[in-house]
Amino acid sequence: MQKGRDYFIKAIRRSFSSTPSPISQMDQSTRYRYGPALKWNPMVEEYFVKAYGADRFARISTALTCPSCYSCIRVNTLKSTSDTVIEKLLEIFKERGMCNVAVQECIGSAESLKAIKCISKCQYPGLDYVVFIKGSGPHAIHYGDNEGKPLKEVIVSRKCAEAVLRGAQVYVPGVLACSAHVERGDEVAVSVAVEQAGPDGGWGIAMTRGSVLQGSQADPYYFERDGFYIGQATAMMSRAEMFRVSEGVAVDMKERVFRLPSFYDLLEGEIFLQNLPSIITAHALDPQPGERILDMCAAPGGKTTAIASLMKDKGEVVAVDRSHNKVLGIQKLAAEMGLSCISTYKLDALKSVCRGAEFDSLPNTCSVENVQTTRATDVLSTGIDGCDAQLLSQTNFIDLQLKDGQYTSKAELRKRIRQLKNGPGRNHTAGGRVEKSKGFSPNSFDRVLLDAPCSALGLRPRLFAGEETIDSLRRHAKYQRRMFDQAVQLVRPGGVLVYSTCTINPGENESLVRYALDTYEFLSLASQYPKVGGPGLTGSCQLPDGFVEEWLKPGEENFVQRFDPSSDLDTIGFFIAKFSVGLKN
Ligand SMILES: C[S@@+](CC[C@H](N)C(=O)[O-])C[C@H]1O[C@@H](n2cnc3c(N)ncnc32)[C@H](O)[C@@H]1O
Repeated sequence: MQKGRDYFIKAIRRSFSSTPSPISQMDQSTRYRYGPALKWNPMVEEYFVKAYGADRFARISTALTCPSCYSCIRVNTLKSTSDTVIEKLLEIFKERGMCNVAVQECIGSAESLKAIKCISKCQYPGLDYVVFIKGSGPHAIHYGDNEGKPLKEVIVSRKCAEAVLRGAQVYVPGVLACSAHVERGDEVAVSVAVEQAGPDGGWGIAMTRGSVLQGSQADPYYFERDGFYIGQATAMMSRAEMFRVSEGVAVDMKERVFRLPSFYDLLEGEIFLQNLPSIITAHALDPQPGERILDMCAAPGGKTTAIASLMKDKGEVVAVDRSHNKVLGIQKLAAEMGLSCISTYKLDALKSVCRGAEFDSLPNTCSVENVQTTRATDVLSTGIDGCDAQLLSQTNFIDLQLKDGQYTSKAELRKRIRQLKNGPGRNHTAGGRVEKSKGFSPNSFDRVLLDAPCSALGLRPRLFAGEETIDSLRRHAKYQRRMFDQAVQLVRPGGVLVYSTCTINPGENESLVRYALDTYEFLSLASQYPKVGGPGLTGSCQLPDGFVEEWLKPGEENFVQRFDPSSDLDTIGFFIAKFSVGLKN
């Protein structure tokens, strides 16, 4: 494994060491810029170019590399109101001196109207629990010239950079490389290492964590980082510390290419940072207090908690996910938001339907009837379960017996140990109980949300897209159909099924709707999606005329597009379809 990696690193180095240096003459201001070009798998690129046309796809591709120019938060209406949240946010931004945020410019302003423009409630009726915080960018950053010497630099991982572009800080695990002699308080230019094509045709980061940067062309990713500078920061620790400690802010972003506020640790439980289309999805499901709702692929629980809030925490929201840890995450989020109508289960959504005899013969069947539910509010009092510190010193993990008498696999154990090591951060849970479900009776839900696993190609910012292949896109589409087959059986006649997916790929969204219409009968269908009109993976997927009905006022433009002022594109890239289920055969 290590040998293969070394070969990979050497091959990449070799391929660049002989490259003449076009950048050596380059002016510093053009060297440290943001203007990334998204890398695609060539066949996927060709497919999208056919679907959208070359120009339009180029614009989509560029727009994907930028965050939207606002942050969107959902106010937990059980705990607060939009007005209170707006007031509190203005106060916090002022206190924390978040002067690199567009909002800060407004706070100092005598015109309160200007501030209102920067933090505002969604004006659409029924969505006033959504608050927008305006950001800005892209900004040109002056990195300084360090008196003729090379600038000190830090390279971060792509995932880290994508979060930073949306307002996050750079935490220790995100740092990949750093200049020599960086001390706390030093100014550093922050750039991103994105995956590169390796000699075997795969993609990878050919860089060892902890690499020393010299500020020369021999630095790892010197050429590849051109156009990938995301801002200037102050080091919060020395270089040595960055690679020694396991947590903390490594560098504090002072000047960002995109200025959006960080919501880390802010008004926890009172607000939830969530993309607008996700909020709209819960809104489209239109859950009513007292109903029984299923959220089929629920983690991390953003839509689950939105649904529970819309129901005023009355009724039952059943949230399932196939990942144990992710289910714990949903419980934690629900508890944080004070929602008690959410029950969580670990379940493979492809096995969601449990029928009569089969159902009765299963001793541990989890259903509404006989499940020992794990209510979200229980989890706050649950400690680390089935795993104690002794496990960390074990070297032979095979068939290791846990305290609770269950055996665990090596992989599961490693996962738990990793969890212990990383600590219970916002995205980590401290362990807890998760009930397994064996499925649910047909027709047993008033509404079902299928937020299907997808390519996520609609999500931005995105700095790399090369991992998707035509085959992987096809697999998503097939997988989604199988899930839809399950979902549709669980909705009671007269109930509602909402399917949502975050993609620009018509082969995932339009073709699913085509499949659904060809296979099942529905009373009506409302959809909110970008009409691309191109060939899907399974052929053209235009919906029949008259069948698509917007649930907004007829003729109104695409909802998501309307709330995406940073872009003139209608295709980045969320799709929602709402099916009213009729009487079943
Ligand atoms: C698009 S995310 C869902 C996001 C979530 N609905 C929200 O709004 O917070 C897809 C989720 O589906 C889960 N998933 C993937 N395949 C699954 C399966 N076969 N059964 C259950 N969950 C699955 C993944 O673990 C992932 O958490």
